[in-house]
Amino acid sequence: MNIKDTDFRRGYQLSMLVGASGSTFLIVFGIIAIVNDRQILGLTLLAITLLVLVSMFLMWLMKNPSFGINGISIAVVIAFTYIISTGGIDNTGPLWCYPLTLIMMLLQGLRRGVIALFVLLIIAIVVMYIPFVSFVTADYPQSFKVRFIASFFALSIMVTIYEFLRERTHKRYIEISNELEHASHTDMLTGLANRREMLARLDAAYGTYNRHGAPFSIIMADLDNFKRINDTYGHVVGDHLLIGLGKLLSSVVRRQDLVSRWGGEEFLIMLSQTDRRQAMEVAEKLRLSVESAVFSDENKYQITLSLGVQSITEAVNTDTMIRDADRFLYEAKRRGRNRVAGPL
Ligand SMILES: Nc1nc2c(ncn2[C@@H]2O[C@H](COP(=O)(O)OP(=O)(O)OP(=O)(O)O)[C@@H](O)[C@H]2O)c(=O)[nH]1
Repeated sequence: MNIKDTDFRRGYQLSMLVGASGSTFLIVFGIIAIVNDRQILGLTLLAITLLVLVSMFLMWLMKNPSFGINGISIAVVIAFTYIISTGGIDNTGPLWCYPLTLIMMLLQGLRRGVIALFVLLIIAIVVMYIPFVSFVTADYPQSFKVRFIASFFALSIMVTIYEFLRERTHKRYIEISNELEHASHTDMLTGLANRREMLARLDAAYGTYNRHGAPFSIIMADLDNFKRINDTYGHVVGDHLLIGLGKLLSSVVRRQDLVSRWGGEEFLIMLSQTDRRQAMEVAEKLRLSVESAVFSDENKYQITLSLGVQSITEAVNTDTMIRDADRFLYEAKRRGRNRVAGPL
């Protein structure tokens, strides 16, 4: 999961919800104001509604939430400035500044939200305390002004704390979901793809094969006499050998191939764009690399692999291909281990 994608979706949905509910409110209050002979208030509210609707339309048209977020934020600043300058009805207008604070922080997020709330606070101070601002018609008592600025400031701090915690939780949620995503298709011990990931990749390759005829092959590889290594040196050494073997196999195949840990000491390798003959060659190359490799900690260990090969061109589907590769693997074991078996 990508934080940019979730922010994009959040911005889009938030703008739609805030825009739709906000413009419904504004239309109702605008019409009520006009009916009650407050033409200027009514028309101003309807003009702000128009700005909100246009920014939502542009957001939808351009598939860009910034249009919604910034358009509605500008509408909030205009509405905020207008209602505290005029006082609204009987000087009750400033009450609407509280929900606007919340909307601003929701839309802009923490960093830009703090700046936006600071701008709103400055507007409130200028409108209430600088007497020569010409468009200010409201006349608030001194005690109201002090309490309004103080309560607005307190609310801004609460909203900032809320947004800080929300963003932190959101980031953690994205991290955890990415970790889970990664763990769900990775083998914990070797860091290779796990069986689930391999099955998904085989399915995808099979789809491409059916559409474009690009062949692919698999190699089922199994460590020889691994039980003996475990029994002699212990499971920790066995684990280190599995990790080292995974690295070695990955270094031999190409980047577009996939090495997975299929189970215990079994590895399944998918070779894309590879036919039966080429796959047999790769399997032999893997066998030789493992045979000649020396794995070491305090001691030195040498291991061998038995490998079964199958190509999709020789199988009915991916299930039978895996079954065939397994069958060839056991044929290689039966014939004495440290060898490759596959379709001739
Ligand atoms: N250390 C370690 N051992 C594992 C792991 N998974 C499976 N094994 C061991 O792999 C061994 C597999 O034993 P067997 O199935 O008898 O196969 P083998 O001894 O390799 O013999 P062949 O396959 O016939 O050559 C067992 O001892 C398992 O405990 C693992 O994650 N770590």
